[in-house]
Amino acid sequence: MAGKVDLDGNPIKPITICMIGAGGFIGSHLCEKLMAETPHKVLAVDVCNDKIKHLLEPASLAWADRIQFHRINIKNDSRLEGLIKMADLTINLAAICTPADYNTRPLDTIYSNFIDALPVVKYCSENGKRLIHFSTCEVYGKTIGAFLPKNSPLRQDPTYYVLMEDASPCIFGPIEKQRWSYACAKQLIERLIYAEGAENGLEFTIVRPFNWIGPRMDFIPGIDGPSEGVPRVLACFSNNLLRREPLKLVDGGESQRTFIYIKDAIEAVLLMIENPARANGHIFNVGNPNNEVTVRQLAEMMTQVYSKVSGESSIETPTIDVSSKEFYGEGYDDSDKRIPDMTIINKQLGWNPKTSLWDLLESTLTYQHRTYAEAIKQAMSKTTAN
Ligand SMILES: NC(=O)c1ccc[n+]([C@@H]2O[C@H](COP(=O)([O-])OP(=O)(O)OC[C@H]3O[C@@H](n4cnc5c(N)ncnc54)[C@H](O)[C@@H]3O)[C@@H](O)[C@H]2O)c1
Ligand SMILES: O=c1ccn([C@@H]2O[C@H](COP(=O)(O)OP(=O)(O)O[C@H]3OC[C@@H](O)[C@H](O)[C@H]3O)[C@@H](O)[C@H]2O)c(=O)[nH]1
Repeated sequence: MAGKVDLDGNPIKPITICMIGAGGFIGSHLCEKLMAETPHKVLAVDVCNDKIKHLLEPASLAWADRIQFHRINIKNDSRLEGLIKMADLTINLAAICTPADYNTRPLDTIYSNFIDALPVVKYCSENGKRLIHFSTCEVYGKTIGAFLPKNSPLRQDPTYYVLMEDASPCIFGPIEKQRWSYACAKQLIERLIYAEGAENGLEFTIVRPFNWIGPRMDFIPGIDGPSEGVPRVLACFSNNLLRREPLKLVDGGESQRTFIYIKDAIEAVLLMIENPARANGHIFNVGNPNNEVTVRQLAEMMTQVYSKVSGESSIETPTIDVSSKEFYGEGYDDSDKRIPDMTIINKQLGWNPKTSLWDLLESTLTYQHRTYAEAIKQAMSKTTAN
């Protein structure tokens, strides 16, 4: 660790980071990286710490004096400003960010992604502290290409679908499609942060993650989360595979996504943390444009990979189609395609993703099998006995 330099050859000084939402999927991987590979201190803020317990206990851990957990709900806790003042940098990850909530709990979604983030921006701005704020690729909404006729050759032209931070428009559906409550709240907080930078000199970086996936993402319904809960697609499909039931393809699984391995993405965040001069004032897409699949192809690949890592053959009907209304309820809508343009992050931070979709699914599904297969077996045998 000693003598580590930034991208411009300057020594990296140890800093204190106030990480809000540190107990979540991304937060847990970022804390792990910061503890194992850097000298920085983390004030970890969250309402729960299950996913970072292994970093907090026992007290004999090598980094024990560099991480502190603060159980705080940022909606209503006056300790937040003090923690932001103690830190050099604040990273805000806290959010409701599962699509099943956007149309069924739109008020909670808007409050979480806009109103609750406001004091964080304000405290950073007033106290002259740097902010890295987590937004989303959903701010792009739908592609321009989605509005072209189905057989238009222009649909194959990247101008109509590649998503660029400084050029692409944000295209959402009508208000009654409440799916867009999340994207719209994220867009407005981005605009507010950008304006704080322009008018009051706030030093900020905005991150737009494109479907980061890996171990510890969300929960497996009925095991470490509510039985009726609907997590994001990786956990939904993992749950189906573990229970040997068909994977559900919403509206035929035609939507396209690019998936990136969480460990590749965390490398990009660390570069932002340690290279403020290159990261401040920028909005960064963080994704893997080479890992594009339709949701149907994702389901097929996960089925194949799971068979390999579990040693179990796949079931006779591996997928079934369901309507979005049946799966998510009224007001759902979808992004058609998400390819990140990588020019800005490449130029500023020299970062590129490395891991192929097959490889990242292999390590992630190995983790899912090891972590959950036994618990699912027990839960299922209990249900059959009753
Ligand atoms: N994972 C992805 O691919 C992805 C994609 C786009 C955007 N993002 C954004 O990245 C951020 C982190 O996402 P994640 O995947 O780690 O989600 P996550 O749900 O695993 O983590 C969010 C964490 O924030 C905490 N939190 C929420 N509200 C809080 C509050 N009021 N007070 C304190 N803690 C609170 C939650 O308890 C949770 O631990 C979010 O802002 C999300 O919108 C993630
Ligand atoms: O069981 C399932 C779950 C999901 N899906 C589909 O799979 C696709 C991906 O779904 P995800 O749950 O991962 O969520 P999305 O990619 O739509 O949005 C995510 O993107 C970026 C972040 O801001 C959020 O974490 C989330 O909004 C969608 O088209 C969805 O309809 C299924 O077909 N079956």
